[in-house]
Amino acid sequence: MYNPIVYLTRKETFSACHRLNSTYLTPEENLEVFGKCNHINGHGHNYVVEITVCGPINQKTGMVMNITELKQIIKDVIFSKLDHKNLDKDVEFFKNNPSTTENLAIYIWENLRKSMKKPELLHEVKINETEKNIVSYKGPFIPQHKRNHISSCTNISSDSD
Ligand SMILES: Nc1nc2c(c(=O)[nH]1)N=C([C@H](O)[C@H](O)COP(=O)(O)OP(=O)(O)OP(=O)(O)O)CN2
Ligand SMILES: [Zn+2]
Repeated sequence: MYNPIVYLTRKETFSACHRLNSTYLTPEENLEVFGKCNHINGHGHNYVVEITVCGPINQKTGMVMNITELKQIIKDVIFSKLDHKNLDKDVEFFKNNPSTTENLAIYIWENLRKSMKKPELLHEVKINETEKNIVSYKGPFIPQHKRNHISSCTNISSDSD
């Protein structure tokens, strides 16, 4: 039966400060790699995050996922943990992982999945760190044979798993 796959995106903005610094590098190496972004007192961003879920439409509700539920999860994962925070000092994950936008996307992805009733619906976390620097993450690589052949959503694995 015809059951369309639909992508739904929620866009939010939060503010945080950080300093790019790796515990695996010496101070000299950190300065060389991260340059001005390694400045001891850090700097801030207004991060724009786009969360995309993807899946079939529930025929009774007409929704892939209720936006009200998605908003609550984003509030718990992003706003309460990251907004107006110092990423390096306030978020455990960044104590040993440099607070690059790549790592931020992975952090948000993993924590959204933990909070979702149907984590397989999460399709993409896209972050604009600045207007020019954009990172997107679609989860770990899933081999072709483990993907759902009916769906084009990369993270919905097949029933035969
Ligand atoms: N691979 C990555 N490289 C860099 C990241 C990152 O997250 N991943 N982040 C930074 C800095 O945090 C930084 O704040 C970016 O600043 P900047 O390069 O100044 O930002 P713009 O590109 O928007 O500014 P322009 O000066 O106009 O180029 C650095 N690298
Ligand atoms: Zn920065």
